[in-house]
Amino acid sequence: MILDDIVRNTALRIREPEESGEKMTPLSLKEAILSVQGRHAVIAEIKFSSPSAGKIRERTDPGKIAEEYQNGGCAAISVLTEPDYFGGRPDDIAVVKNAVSLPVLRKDFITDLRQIEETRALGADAVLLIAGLLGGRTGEFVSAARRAGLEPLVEVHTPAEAELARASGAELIGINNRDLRTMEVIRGTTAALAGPLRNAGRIVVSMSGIRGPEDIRRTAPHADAFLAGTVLMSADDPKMVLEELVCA
Ligand SMILES: O=C(O)c1ccccc1NCC(=O)[C@H](O)[C@H](O)COP(=O)(O)O
Repeated sequence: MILDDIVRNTALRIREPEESGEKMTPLSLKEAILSVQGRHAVIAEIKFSSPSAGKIRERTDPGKIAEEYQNGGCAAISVLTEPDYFGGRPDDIAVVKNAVSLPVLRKDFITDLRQIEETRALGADAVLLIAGLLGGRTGEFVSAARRAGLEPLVEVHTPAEAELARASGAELIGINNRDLRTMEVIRGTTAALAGPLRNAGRIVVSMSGIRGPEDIRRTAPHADAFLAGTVLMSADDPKMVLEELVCA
């Protein structure tokens, strides 16, 4: 019956998109994190410079970096689009989206609701919202992101910010080990803040300061995923370093 043929062909197309020349629709960021089995879920970040590290890497095609990350087994890609301190460009989102079939998180310093619509228009799947910047408006921005079809990842660094994030309704909460005001990295921040968030059913992403597999192993009891940037962007072989983190 023709319907059986259509269903069979569709199943083949979905299972082997490369052969059919079609790209798989990526999982959501939450699904991508939760679907990782037997290894660590790592969000691999593209940033060419930063206030704490200075210039990290010559600006090159972010699509090529994203391909290396995808080949290294990351769960998703984070893209810094801020130009002045991180060497990013908003258009990097589309370049990365065209290069890989992974969820793409837009990282920038969102304080105006128009940036939510901009993030959607750029083609991102998820958007970083920093509780330390948004304060009592965090919940408003979480709702706006969802209305725009974006997954909010709310970043925190203190107990008060963790409570803001929990109350905002965000399912994904990033615990930044870096104090964004002082640049100090305290790797125990994730362990210190994760408990109440995970008890509340939130998915915790440990961010910043990951230098190698040992940092992953030490934090793994407290986090569902990890976000790493400098250790990958400064490596001669980012794919190899990423594989070490994923398999830590
Ligand atoms: O990375 C910085 O120096 C920085 C300074 C001020 C605000 C934000 C900053 N970084 C954004 C991030 O959260 C990190 O890029 C991300 O967590 C990855 O951190 P790392 O692996 O230590 O590069």
